Amino acid sequence: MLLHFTKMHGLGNDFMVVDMVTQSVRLPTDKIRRLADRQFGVGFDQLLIVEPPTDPDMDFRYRIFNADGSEVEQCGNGARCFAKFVRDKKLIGRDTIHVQTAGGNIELNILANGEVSVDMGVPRLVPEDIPFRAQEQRPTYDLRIDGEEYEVSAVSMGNPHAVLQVDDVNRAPVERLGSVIEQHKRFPKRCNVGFMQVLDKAEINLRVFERGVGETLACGTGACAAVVAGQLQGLLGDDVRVNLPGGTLNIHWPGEGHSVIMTGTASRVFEGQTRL
Ligand SMILES: N[C@@H](CCC[C@H](N)C(=O)O)C(=O)O
Repeated sequence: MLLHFTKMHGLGNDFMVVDMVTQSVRLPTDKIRRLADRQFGVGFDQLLIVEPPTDPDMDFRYRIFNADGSEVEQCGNGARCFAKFVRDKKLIGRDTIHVQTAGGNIELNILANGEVSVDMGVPRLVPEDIPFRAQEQRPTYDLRIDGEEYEVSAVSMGNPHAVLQVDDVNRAPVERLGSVIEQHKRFPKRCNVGFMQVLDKAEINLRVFERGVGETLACGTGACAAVVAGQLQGLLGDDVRVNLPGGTLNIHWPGEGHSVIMTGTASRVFEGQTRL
């Protein structure tokens, strides 16, 4: 059968978006992996599925699969693309969209300039909610790797993140350390790993090694997690520009107990169809 899809990206974090409101297909893990392959398939960091909601208060259900086929709880860049997708496909007529995800409900707002602002919900900082193995909640934790201690923050934006501060993102060991921390036993569901360089209270540079993918050009939840981690350490203010390899996101967080608001672009690349 033919599967219709849209290729999209948020700052170079790229997606295959599939409308499962108007078509119905089964996509088992091995098929997702094959579609994700950049040589033999369509190629993407994440597959995004648009489904009817199971919660009557929500407009859609948004499901997310990493390139390795694992289903995950949240995707920030994907959420902005999701908003543009359902609007462009006329699956909804409103600019404010309520979406159910495995990581919690989120609100998407399409702005007059075409950018999308997402209420990503309240970050979870209690270790067992992340999940992260620790006795008590702290702004940073010492993580032991190959006999060395690394200071990391642990934050859930629906999905788990570790954030490390570095002097220069261009020289950070993103691949080497990212792949080890992603699998660290203190993160029982694995994690995304952010390397954050603080420029001043309102601007950071960030690279993210994503769980189930590897380093991507941008990670929306990673940007939110980095700002939360930086603010909890007193390094950042409420509004922060986050420069990622693929572009810039604006993150607003008024502090503990409040939602994180992420604003940025969403781009359509092409429409496609593939035989399954
Ligand atoms: N690219 C994303 C995050 C996608 C999920 C992540 N790899 C995970 O496993 O949690 C974003 O923009 O947030």
